Formats: sequence, C-alpha cells, structure tokens
Amino acid sequence: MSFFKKLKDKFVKGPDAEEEKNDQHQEEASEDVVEEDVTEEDGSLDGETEVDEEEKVSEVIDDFDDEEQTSEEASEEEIEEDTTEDEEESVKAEEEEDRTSIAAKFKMGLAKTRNSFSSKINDLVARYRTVDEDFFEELEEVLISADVGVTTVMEMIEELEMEVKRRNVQDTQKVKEIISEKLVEIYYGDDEAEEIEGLNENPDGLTIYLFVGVNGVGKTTTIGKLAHRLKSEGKNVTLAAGDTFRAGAIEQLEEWGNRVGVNVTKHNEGSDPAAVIYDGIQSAKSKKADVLICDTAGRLQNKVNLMNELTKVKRVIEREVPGAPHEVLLVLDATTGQNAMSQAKTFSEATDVSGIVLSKLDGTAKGGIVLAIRNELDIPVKLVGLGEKVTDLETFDAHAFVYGLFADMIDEYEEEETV
Ligand SMILES: Nc1nc2c(ncn2[C@@H]2O[C@H](COP(=O)(O)OP(=O)(O)OP(=O)(O)O)[C@@H](O)[C@H]2O)c(=O)[nH]1
Repeated sequence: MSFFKKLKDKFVKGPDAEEEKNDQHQEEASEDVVEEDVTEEDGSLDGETEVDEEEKVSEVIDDFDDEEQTSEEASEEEIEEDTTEDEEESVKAEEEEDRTSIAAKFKMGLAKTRNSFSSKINDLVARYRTVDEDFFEELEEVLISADVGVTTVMEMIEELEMEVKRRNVQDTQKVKEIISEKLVEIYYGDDEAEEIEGLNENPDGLTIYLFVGVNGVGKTTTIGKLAHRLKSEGKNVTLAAGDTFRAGAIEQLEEWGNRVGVNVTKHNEGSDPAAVIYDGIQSAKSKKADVLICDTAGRLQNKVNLMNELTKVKRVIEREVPGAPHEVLLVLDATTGQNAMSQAKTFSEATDVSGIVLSKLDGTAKGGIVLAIRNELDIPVKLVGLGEKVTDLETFDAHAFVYGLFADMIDEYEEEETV
C-alpha cells in the first residue's frame, strides 16, 4: 500500500470509512425493524409474558434451580459479550475520532510550514521530469530552508537516492511520497514509536514533570496547557512556581492555575527554587495529587548558575520521590530556528533533558526543526504547541506531523488515484 494512502487511512475519514458508516447505519436500521417486530409480538403476548416473568422470578427466589441458573448465566454471558462488543466498537469509534482530530490539528498547526514546503516541492517536481542529481541538489536546498538541519538533510538525501534507485523510480511525482516516508523513518531511527512518544508516568504514585527553558519560549503557557489536558483526563494536578528569578513569573503561573483550576505552590520572588519545589512535592503528596508540574527559571546567561540550580532542584525531587522527575522537558520556541538548537545543546549539557516541547510550531514556516532536534541531539519531541488556545498542545506523533506537512498532496494524490 502506498504511504500516502496509509496516512490517509489512518488520519482521514475516507470514502471507505463513509461506506462503513453507511453500512452500519443500514444494519442499525434493519435492527430497529427487527426490534419493532419483536415489540409487536410482545404486545400480543403481553399478559402471558408478564405472568411467565412473575412465575420465573418467584421460582428463582423460592427454589434456586441449578438448571435455570445455568441458562441465566448463559444469557448473562451473551449480554456481556454483546456489551463488550459494543464497548469495543465505541472505543474504536472514539480512537478513530481522536486520530482524525489530531490530524486536523497538525494540519492546521503546520499550515505555514506546509504552504512554504509543499509549494517548493511542487515547484521542484514540476520543473524536473526525471529524478537526477540536480533534482536532489535542489531538494537538499528545500529541506535545509525548512530547518531540517544539514546533517539530517544529508542523511535523508542519501537514503532517498538509494530508495529511488532500489524502486527504480523515474517519475518525480512519486518522489514526494518517498520523501514523506523517509521523514518518518528518519524521525524514528532505531526506536519504536511507543518508546519515544508520550510522557512517562509513575505507575506507583506521584508523577513529576520538570520544565526547563529560557524566558519567553512559551514555558508558562505550555505548563498551563498541559495542566489543563491532564486535568481533563481526570488527573489531580498541582503546579510549583519554581521560576523565582523572573519578575512576574510566579503571578503568571498563578493566573494559569486559576484559569485551569489547579493548585499552585509559590514562595516570594528571589527565594530558593529548590525550596519551592520541595514544598510543591509535600503539598502534592498531602493532596494525593497524580501529577506535579514544576516550573524553573531559564537563566541562560550564566550556565554555571543554571546548572547548579537545576542540579539542586533535581536532587530534591529525586530524594522525595524515587524515580522522579519522570520527564525533564525542555521548551523550545520553534520560531527561533537554529537558536533553539543551540539552547537545546546548552540545556542538555546542564541537565538530562528527556524530551522537547516545541512551542509555537504554528508560527513558523520552518517546522523541519523537529527532525533536526530529534536527529542531531537525539532527544525526542514529546509535545508540540500548535496555537495559543489552552487546547492547542498535542502529543507529538511523527505520522501526524508528516501528514500535516503533506496534507494537500495526500488529498490530491487520492483524487488522482480515484480518477
Ligand atoms: N502561536 C502560539 N503561541 C504560543 C504558543 N505557546 C506559547 N505561545 C505564546 O507565546 C508567548 C510567550 O509565552 P509565555 O508562556 O508567556 O512565555 P514563557 O516561556 O512562560 O516565559 P517565561 O515564563 O519567561 O519562561 C505568549 O504570548 C503565548 O501565548 C504556541 O504553541 N503557539
């Protein structure tokens, strides 16, 4: 199956899904007819049935007959089976809905990158009729201009050349699809999706997420969005205002706490961040919270201070909750391009960053930075900010990301295929 088709099947309700839905409606309609018939029959036997039922109930109460128990159990099992099937169906429907809404969000959030990237790729494909060295050279430029990162682009071009040769592809149109496939492959590398996507949780109690990153990258907003998301999943969430350095940071986090409806532990400006986090942990424990999200100051100007502060904060967390922090999340502003890369290098030298949150991905035409971060720094992107709304935070999914980049082409491709 073609890769575009695979993505479409996964994220878009295509004609197949519509057909399935129609079939389901028809089935439901015919079930209704059968049900109506049964009700009519029931109606004609009304009196008899009631008597039967009463007799049966009293029999069961007076004399608990083994045989009847067995038949009842059997029918209970049948009902249970039906319910399980119904539940499975509705879970499936919900999952499909989730996938399509995730895809829609990535599609919308990546509009800027897609518009710039697709138009360049389309232009390239239109100008070259065959796949040759010049074609790859220009493609290299397109990828670099989308901030994919030189090392990643080189690797990508090399693999593309091999793949094109292996599949004996002549048509430049077909290369679009191979590019999308390779982007996903390069993103995952040797890792499985489950290993690098989604946030780590503590199965035995309090989960702690430590947020790091320089001022203004969207750290506070992201903490607010994540708190909202976890809370709407039914989790008891609390925050700790560990950025005691920047003026207004504590109040800003408090505002988010009020907006989302979660508790915030705070001290005065200029106080010891490790002490705030310690209190935050005690408060979370006493409230039996599921998740504690800790903010920290992003003092890049002085790497030694930053390192000392983060080391101290981590030591407190590790001592209070063994195995924590469950994620150290570095927030990077996608619109800052190569600057974000150098921040990531500095922070990963100062502390063990377990994942990246790429904020403001919706605000850049250079979304290729996702691949550069993952590939050149070997840190997975865990969450992406796709807008300013509280709900605009998504778990990163490489397939949905690539769908977002190629959505227009995937739609066109389907049209061509069905003509
Ligand atoms: N479009 C868009 N804007 C975002 C996103 N995330 C954050 N912002 C905006 O970026 C601006 C800065 O965000 P803040 O959360 O205040 O920045 P900050 O990182 O908390 O600053 P510090 O607390 O100093 O670290 C705000 O106007 C946010 O609304 C996003 O994913 N998309």
